[in-house]
Amino acid sequence: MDKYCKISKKCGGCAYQGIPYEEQLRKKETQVRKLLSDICPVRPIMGMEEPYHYRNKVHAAFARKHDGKVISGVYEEGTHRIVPVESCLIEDEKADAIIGTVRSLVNPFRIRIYNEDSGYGLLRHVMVRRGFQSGQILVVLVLASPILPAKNNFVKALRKEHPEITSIVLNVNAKRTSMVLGERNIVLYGKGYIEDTLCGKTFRISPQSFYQVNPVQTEKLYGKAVELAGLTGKERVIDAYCGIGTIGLIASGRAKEVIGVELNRDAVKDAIYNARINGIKNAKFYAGDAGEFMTVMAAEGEKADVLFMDPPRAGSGEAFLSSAVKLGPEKIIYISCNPETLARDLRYLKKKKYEVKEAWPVDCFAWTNHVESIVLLSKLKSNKLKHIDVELEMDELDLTAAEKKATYQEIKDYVMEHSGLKVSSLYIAQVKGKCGIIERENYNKAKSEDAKQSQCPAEKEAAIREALKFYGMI
Ligand SMILES: C[S@@+](CC[C@H](N)C(=O)[O-])C[C@H]1O[C@@H](n2cnc3c(N)ncnc32)[C@H](O)[C@@H]1O
Repeated sequence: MDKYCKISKKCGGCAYQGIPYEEQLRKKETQVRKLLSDICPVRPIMGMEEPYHYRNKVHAAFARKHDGKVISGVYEEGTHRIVPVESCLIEDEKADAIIGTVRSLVNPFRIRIYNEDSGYGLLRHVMVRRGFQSGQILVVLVLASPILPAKNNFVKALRKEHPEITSIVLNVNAKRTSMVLGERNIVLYGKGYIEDTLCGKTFRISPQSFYQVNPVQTEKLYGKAVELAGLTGKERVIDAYCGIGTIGLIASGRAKEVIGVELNRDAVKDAIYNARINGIKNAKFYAGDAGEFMTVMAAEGEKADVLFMDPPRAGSGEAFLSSAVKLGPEKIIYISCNPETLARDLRYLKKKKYEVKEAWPVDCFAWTNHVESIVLLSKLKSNKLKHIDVELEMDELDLTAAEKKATYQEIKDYVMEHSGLKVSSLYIAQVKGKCGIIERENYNKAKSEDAKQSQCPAEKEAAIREALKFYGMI
C-alpha cells in the first residue's frame, strides 16, 4: 500500500502523489518513449524497490507567523508563502528531524527570521546533506549576515540533539535573490563538507557542489552509463558537466585518460580532490563552460574516444554539440534529467552522423513527474551503408514508428537470449502484423499468392510478443 502525503497539493513537489508507484513508472517510461519515438528504442525503466525518503539533500525556507510561531518548509508553488513541512515522504528522515530541531532553537536563541519583503532578519534557509553510505551529515545555515549570535552555544545545542552531525557551515547570502545559497561559507564545526561512497569510490561534496539526490538510483545510473561506454582501457574519455567528477572517476579505471569540465569552481576543486583521495592519476579536471571548453578542444584538433555528457535541465547548446561532433568520439553517453531537451539534442546529433542506439530511463525522482535517462549514441562509420545486413531485405527503409524501435536482428537476439528459440524474419513479420504493426506487403506474403507460408507456432509467437513488448513496440 503506497503512503500518502497530506500536504502534497499545497507543496506541489510531488506531482504523482496518489498514483500507485508502478503506474508512475509506466507513465515515465511512456513519456520517454513518446518523446524519443522517432529517435531510438527505449528500454524498460529502472525503478526503486522502496521509493521513499530517498532525497539525501533537504532544504527548508524559514518564516515567522503573525503569532510568533516559527515555521519551515517549501514555498507554495508560484508564491513566496511557506507551506510548513515537518516530515516528507521523499526526504531523508534524519534531515527532516534536524531541520525540526533548528526550528525549535530559533526562539530560545532569539534568532531573527529573514523577511523577504523588508530584507531584514537573519535566518533564511537550512540545508542538510547526508551521505548515504558514510552517514556523514552536513548542516548549512543560510544567513543574511556572517554573524550568528551565540554561535558556539547554538552549535552545541544542535549537536546535543543530533550527535551524528559531522559538520555545520554558516553560508552567507545577503542578496535579495531567490537563490538559496550565497557564495561565502564559514565553517562552524567539522570539515565543512561531507564525503560519501558511490560505485566503490569516495567523493567529497562541498555545500555548493551538485550531487545526485537519490544515491540508490544513482549507482544504477552511473553503472549503466559506464557499462554502455564499453571501455577497454585505451580510451580518452571526456566527462562534460562533471560536477564533483563522479562519472569520470568511476570510469577512470577502465580508461586511458579522463578529462572533466565543469562550470562550478567548488565542484571542480572537489573533483580534483576526489581523484587524489581515490589514488586516480589519469584524470584531469577543468573549470569553465563546457561549450567553450569543447570549442577550444575541437579548434586545437583534439580527439576523444568516449564522451559522457550530463548537462543541467536546459540541455546542451549548439557550441557544445557541434564541437562534440568535431572531436568525433566513437561513443557518446548522454545522461539527462529532462527528456525534452534530451530529444532536441539527440535530433541534432542524429543529423550529424551519430546513431542513437538506445535509451534507458531511470527513476531517480519517485512521486515527482521527473525522470532521468541515459542514452547511448555511436558514431556512424562512413562505410556503414555498405554493411547493410541481409536482414535489411526485411527492410528498415519504410518502417512505421513502432517498427523503428528494434531491428529484426535485435528481436531475434532478444528471443534467443530469453527463450532459447530461433525465430525467422517471416515469423516476426507475421506477429508484427497480428499486433497491428504495418509491414510492407512482401514481408507477409510469399512471392506467389498461392504459395503456402509456414505459420509462426504459438510458442514462438509468445516469445516474439515478449520481445516486441520489451522494445515498446506493442
Ligand atoms: C546534472 S549535473 C551533473 C553533475 C555530475 N555529472 C553528476 O552526476 O554529479 C550538471 C552539472 O553541470 C554544471 N553546469 C551547468 N552549466 C554548465 C556549463 N555551461 N558548463 C559546464 N558545466 C555546467 C552544473 O554545475 C552541474 O554540476
